[in-house]
Amino acid sequence: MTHDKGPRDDRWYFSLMAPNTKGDKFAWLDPTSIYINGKAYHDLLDDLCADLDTDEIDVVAGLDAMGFVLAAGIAARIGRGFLPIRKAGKLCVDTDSSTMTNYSGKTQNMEMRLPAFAPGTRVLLVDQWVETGGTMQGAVQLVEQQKGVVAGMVAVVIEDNDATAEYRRRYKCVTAIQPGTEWQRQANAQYLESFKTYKPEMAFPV
Ligand SMILES: O=P(O)(O)OC[C@H]1O[C@H](OP(=O)(O)OP(=O)(O)O)[C@H](O)[C@@H]1O
Ligand SMILES: Nc1ncnc2[nH]cnc12
Repeated sequence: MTHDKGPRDDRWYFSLMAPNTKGDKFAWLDPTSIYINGKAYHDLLDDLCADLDTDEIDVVAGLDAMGFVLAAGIAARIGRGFLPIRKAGKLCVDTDSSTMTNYSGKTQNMEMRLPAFAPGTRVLLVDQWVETGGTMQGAVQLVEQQKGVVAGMVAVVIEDNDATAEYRRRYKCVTAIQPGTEWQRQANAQYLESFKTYKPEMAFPV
């Protein structure tokens, strides 16, 4: 996809991501502070869309819950529909389900409406963050159960580990934090230098 904003290598909005203040039972950081600020949220969406090959995507699937925020934004920008992949027990129609274990060690079921698309449909999987890759695995399974094709994966970051290395080998992965960068190194270490100067006010809408 083309874009008209010139080089997009500063990714200034990463420093708006908030550190965990609640302890081990929660994710180590909160990217949702980016979404509060219009310029940050739209620059993030622009950066993600700039690296997508839209001709290869039939529908954009968002993973419950925060994946919806990015997936719907991307779907609107690239002119595709939005398919929710939900945590179990929410959809009031027939569903397929899969089981996954995420970064918290919790095992959960995920559901997708049945049927959601015709065989061969190319589905872009979008989540907010990929840590262990467990949640993405549940989504891949749901798409493949209905004979869809995973058209790629999108997230703010995909942390580096064996499972995510396999995703990078198999699928086109588009992330705002780019592999091999200092930001990626800090994300893998689950501590950002920007936490030292982070203030919630930095993300306030202006
Ligand atoms: O790669 P994994 O280890 O599976 O972790 C990634 C998942 O964890 C987070 O969601 P979470 O379920 O915490 O919350 P949400 O409902 O707020 O999206 C994140 O948005 C991914 O969906
Ligand atoms: N939102 C998030 N932030 C950081 N690590 C995560 N792991 C899973 N979700 C995460």
